[in-house]
Amino acid sequence: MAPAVEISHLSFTYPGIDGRPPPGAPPFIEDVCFSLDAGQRCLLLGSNGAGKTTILKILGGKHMVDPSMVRVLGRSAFHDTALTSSGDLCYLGGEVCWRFTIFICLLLQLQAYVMLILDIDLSWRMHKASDGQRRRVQICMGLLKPFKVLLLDEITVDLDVLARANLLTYLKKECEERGATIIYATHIFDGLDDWPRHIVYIAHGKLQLALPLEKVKEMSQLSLMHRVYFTSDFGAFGPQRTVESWLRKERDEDRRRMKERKEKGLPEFDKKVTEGSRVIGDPAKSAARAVNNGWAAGRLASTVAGEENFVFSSNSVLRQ
Ligand SMILES: Nc1ncnc2c1ncn2[C@@H]1O[C@H](COP(=O)(O)OP(=O)(O)OP(=O)(O)O)[C@@H](O)[C@H]1O
Repeated sequence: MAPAVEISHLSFTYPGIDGRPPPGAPPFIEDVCFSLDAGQRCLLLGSNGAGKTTILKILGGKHMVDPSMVRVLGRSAFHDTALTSSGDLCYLGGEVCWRFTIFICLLLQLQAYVMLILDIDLSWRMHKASDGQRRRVQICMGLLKPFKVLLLDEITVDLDVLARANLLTYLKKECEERGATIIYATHIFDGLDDWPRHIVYIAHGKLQLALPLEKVKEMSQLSLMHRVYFTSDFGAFGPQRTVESWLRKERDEDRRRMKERKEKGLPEFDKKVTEGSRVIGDPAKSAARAVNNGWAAGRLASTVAGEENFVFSSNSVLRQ
């Protein structure tokens, strides 16, 4: 049986204002490969700006890429619009479009079970609902149809502890009982010790690790014994400290690189433009990708590669 989610040598460049990748821009997402079988619960981890949202949006069919690079339920997420319209594939993330969600929710009054889990009160009024209440309604909306693949992009930030715990339990059950597949990008590790079965870690748009949780635990323990890099066991002390150590190592390497560049008299940050060629590796596919590389949602920064500029990742963290 085909995997529920299959990413194969995924490369992606955000397009410039003309809708095409800027000339010479190296891909931001580069050669990412991993796959997940039906029923998997996967945590997608990485620091701010690592590329988690970009990957989830590509998987959710929001950015166009070559169909061979991303398959969801054996189909192209972008080109096969029936995937999302049927509810089989659902991406939940970003800002809450809550006027719409509350309206629809009240209109449909469906999925009483999900509404119960999220404690949604139909007497809530949109001009009075809190951020967390709006978020609950947004999540409920996303779960109205029985999804097969669910992509969650840090949507539990506004939820209180109980709502989050209930939601995680519900999602786990959906995977176990219905064979749904979930990828969950988050920076919050409370209650996640036993939740994921698979871990994917991204840094600077590149895949660092894609392994079953058990393997990550083994690696952590091994490294702990050899006092190398991981500082704790993913299982015994929870994922937070393990992930913290990965991110710390990543940050230290970035700082070291910056220092080296400074010592050599180079600018601290890499210029992203390489002269001449037009984007991505494989020449056979590069023409298709150059045209086929999606659209950029409105951002507060120029998308022209190499511009010294402030850019925001999806969680609006200021970086240069
Ligand atoms: N529409 C866009 N146009 C150009 N560049 C973008 C666009 N969206 C994101 N980026 C770039 O891609 C990088 C990765 O962003 P992304 O939102 O995927 O990161 P993330 O891992 O989800 O971060 P966070 O944890 O902060 O949500 C950002 O640093 C930003 O530079």
